[in-house]
Amino acid sequence: MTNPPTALLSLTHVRREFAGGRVALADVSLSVGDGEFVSLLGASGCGKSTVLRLLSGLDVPTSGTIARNLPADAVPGYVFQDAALMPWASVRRNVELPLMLRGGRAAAMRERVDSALRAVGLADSAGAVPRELSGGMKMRASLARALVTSPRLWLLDEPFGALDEITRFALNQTLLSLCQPRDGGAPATAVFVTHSVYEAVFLSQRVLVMARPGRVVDDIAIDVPYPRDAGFRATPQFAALCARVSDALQRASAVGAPA
Ligand SMILES: Nc1ncnc2c1ncn2[C@@H]1O[C@H](COP(=O)(O)OP(=O)(O)OP(=O)(O)O)[C@@H](O)[C@H]1O
Repeated sequence: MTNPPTALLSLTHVRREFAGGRVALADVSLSVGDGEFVSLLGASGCGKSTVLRLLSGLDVPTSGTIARNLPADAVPGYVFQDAALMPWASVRRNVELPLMLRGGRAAAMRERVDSALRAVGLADSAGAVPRELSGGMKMRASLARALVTSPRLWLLDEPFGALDEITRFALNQTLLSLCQPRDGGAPATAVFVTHSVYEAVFLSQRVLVMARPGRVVDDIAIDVPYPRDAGFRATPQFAALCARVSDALQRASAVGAPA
């Protein structure tokens, strides 16, 4: 048996209550190991996005503790369902933005943007503006904008939820390759929110199933080595894991569901 990876992030008995007493997270404890790919799966309103915001440092818990084993200035690569590109700016300018904000050198910036665009398959669209791109291409640009800072931690909130299945499969594959070790370094860590059982199983090493009000009710290991490709989706092992996760999701969704 292999040792669990060192925890990069952890939440211990975290509660997040909003004004008016709305409980987004009742009691969440979880940890994400360095280099792990973990998905959060659960019915709408069970607190998945709230967990991501807490992990990013954009929000603070009402009670409980959060530990981040990251340098204080480490910025996560945050990717949302809405690609949130600047509509007037080219793909290149959009992807360059995080580097501009950090005051990078022009030549070095160009190199990093070119490399990020190549990694997501958008090298030929650098001069296009967002209205000229398909939904999948916009999401590729959004991934490149996060990738350009070489994030050690990716926080992804249903990034592919609005895409058709073929595009989603292609982007799943791209995302896995982006998280793989670069230049002999360590793999990136990813926390991925999704409503799709198939996507969670395909991408993750662990699927955390959440129930309302905000808590983790299952922690399912997807013990299949990377790299994974389309062939994995066609295996009996994939089907069995999807059935297991789907069953856990159904049980979790039945708890705390509105009458
Ligand atoms: N800023 C806020 N103020 C008040 N309530 C909030 C706020 N943010 C989230 N909530 C509530 O907290 C609960 C959890 O929300 P959250 O967005 O984390 O759920 P989710 O699992 O990501 O949902 P979905 O799958 O629909 O995106 C919901 O009931 C939501 O209405």
